[in-house]
Order: sequence, then C-alpha cells, then structure tokens
Amino acid sequence: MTPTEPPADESDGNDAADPKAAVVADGLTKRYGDTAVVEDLYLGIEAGTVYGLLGPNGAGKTTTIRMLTGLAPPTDGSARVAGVPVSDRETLVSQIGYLPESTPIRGQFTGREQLAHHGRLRGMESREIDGRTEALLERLALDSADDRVVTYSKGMRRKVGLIQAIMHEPSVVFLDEPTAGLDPRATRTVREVVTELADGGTTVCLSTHILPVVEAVADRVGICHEGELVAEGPSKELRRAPGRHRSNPRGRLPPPDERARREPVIAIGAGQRSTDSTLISGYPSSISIRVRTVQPS
Ligand SMILES: Nc1ncnc2c1ncn2[C@@H]1O[C@H](COP(=O)(O)OP(=O)(O)OP(=O)(O)O)[C@@H](O)[C@H]1O
Repeated sequence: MTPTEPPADESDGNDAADPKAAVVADGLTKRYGDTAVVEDLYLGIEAGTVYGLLGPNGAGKTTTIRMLTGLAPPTDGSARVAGVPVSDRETLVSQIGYLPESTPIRGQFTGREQLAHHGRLRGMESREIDGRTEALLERLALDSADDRVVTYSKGMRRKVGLIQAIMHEPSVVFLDEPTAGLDPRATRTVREVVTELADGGTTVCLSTHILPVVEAVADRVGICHEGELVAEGPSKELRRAPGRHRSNPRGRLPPPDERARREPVIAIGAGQRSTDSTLISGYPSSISIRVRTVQPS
C-alpha cells in the first residue's frame, strides 16, 4: 500500500468528487514489458496548491507526469486532471500546461514565433498571445525573444518551455525538472513564478531531484523511489538531519556506516511514530536520501 492509498472504508476511494481535487490518481501503474516503472500510485492534489514529486534519477517521476498529461497511457489504474480523465487527451490539453524534461524546440522559429505558434495551438487570440508573451518574457528576463531558439542556451530554452506551459493560463501545470540548467537567479525567478501561479489559483505539479526547490515552493511532497510513492506529506514537515550532506563529490561509495551519517534524512510527519525506513540510493547522482515513513502513533 502506498502512503496515500485511501483507507478501505472510505466511500469509493476516489477523490474525483472532491471539488478541491485538481489531480487524482487511482492505482496508476505503468509497465514496460515485465517491469513496473510506476506502480499502484494513489495521489490527490488540491486545487491551487503546489505538489512536488521528489526522487532520484529513474524513480518514475517523468513517467508519472507523462501519464497525468495523457501522453503515456497507464497500464493499469486511472487518473483525472481538472476533472478530465487522462484518457481524453483532446479535452485535457486545453486544461493543462506541460513543461517536459527536454524542452521542445522548433529550430526554425524565433522564441517569440515559437510562443505565438503554441498560443494559436491552444486557441488564444493574437492580442492575448502578444500580451501574455510580453509579460512572461519580461517576468522571466528572457531578452533574446527575436533570436532563433536553436541558438539558445539550455537555460533560455527552459524559460521558453516554461512560458509555453503557462501562457494559455491552464488550470493545472506540470513542470518536469523546471529549474534544470538554470542559474541561481533564474532558479529563484522560476520558484517565484510557481508560487505566483498557485496564489492565482493554478495547481502546479513539479518533479525534481533537488530538495531545496521542493522545500521552497511545494505545499506537499511525494517521494518516489523505484516507481513507488514511498512517502507523502506536507513539505513543511520535511526534516533533514542537521549536519548531514548531500553526496560524495568524488562519486565513490563511502563505507556503509559513514554513508549512513552522510545521507540526509527526510522524515515526513515530524513527531510521529516511525514505522519503517527506506534508503533511497542515488550514488553517485545528485540525490541520496533516507526516507523514514511515519504514521500517527
Ligand atoms: N519508454 C520506456 N521504455 C522502457 N523503460 C522506460 C521507458 N521510459 C522510462 N523507462 C524507465 O522507467 C524508469 C523511470 O523513468 P523516469 O524517466 O520516469 O524516471 P525519473 O524519475 O523521471 O528520472 P529522471 O530524474 O532521470 O528523469 C527508468 O528506469 C526508465 O529507464
């Protein structure tokens, strides 16, 4: 059972009837061949909040987002986003925005042209496209909008992708590693934009393997490990053991006792009884965390 699986005695275990639920996943599973890369995922994201999917490389974050955006059909289970079943991608696209892990680039276009093209695909009027584009280019400090996107740096492409994801003012936005390739200043701006979206009533679901990003913006956090949501709870209850650090810079695995001291501990549900503990190993990648799954005592 995943940490968020509804108790068996709840009416039908489906939050879709809850008007506050913008994203509901009900036993969502994705298998490739015999391998389950996302397994039995139960998730409910309240409208107007920011949800962070945190986990190391290969944990299943992108696959989860691709299922929730209707791009990867689930092998099992179901999900609704903004009240729309993810199987109905045609209806879903008007409700959602999506920043994929690799920013889609139309090499022959300038940044401005790419955004205008996307706006038209989303049914926006020219005046609306122009207004939103100018406002967001300024907000994200992207001043090369008339250069061809093929000449953009990774960070600039990320900004174009983010504008594309939000310019049509969707009710739910999915951001896959939104701060990847951004410098600290741009990272701060993106965090602010995410917070502003939620303040304006937009629901944001973002994936990252960077703990401070989640701590800064997310209302709730789900920790993915090997395709399962191993812990879930309010981000303000994330706890890191003092004095522990992130990773071994040389990428060598230290001895187990030293490893245990070095790895940050995340406990969700502070002050509650710990029931088990799972080591999420990411060596030598950028996240290596021990998760203590807790439940009320
Ligand atoms: N089309 C596919 N066919 C087979 N396996 C796949 C496919 N797509 C993803 N996987 C596998 O599913 C697992 C989860 O991948 P996913 O990209 O969802 O993880 P992630 O948490 O987003 O990782 P990252 O942070 O590196 O992007 C990985 O082991 C990956 O190799």
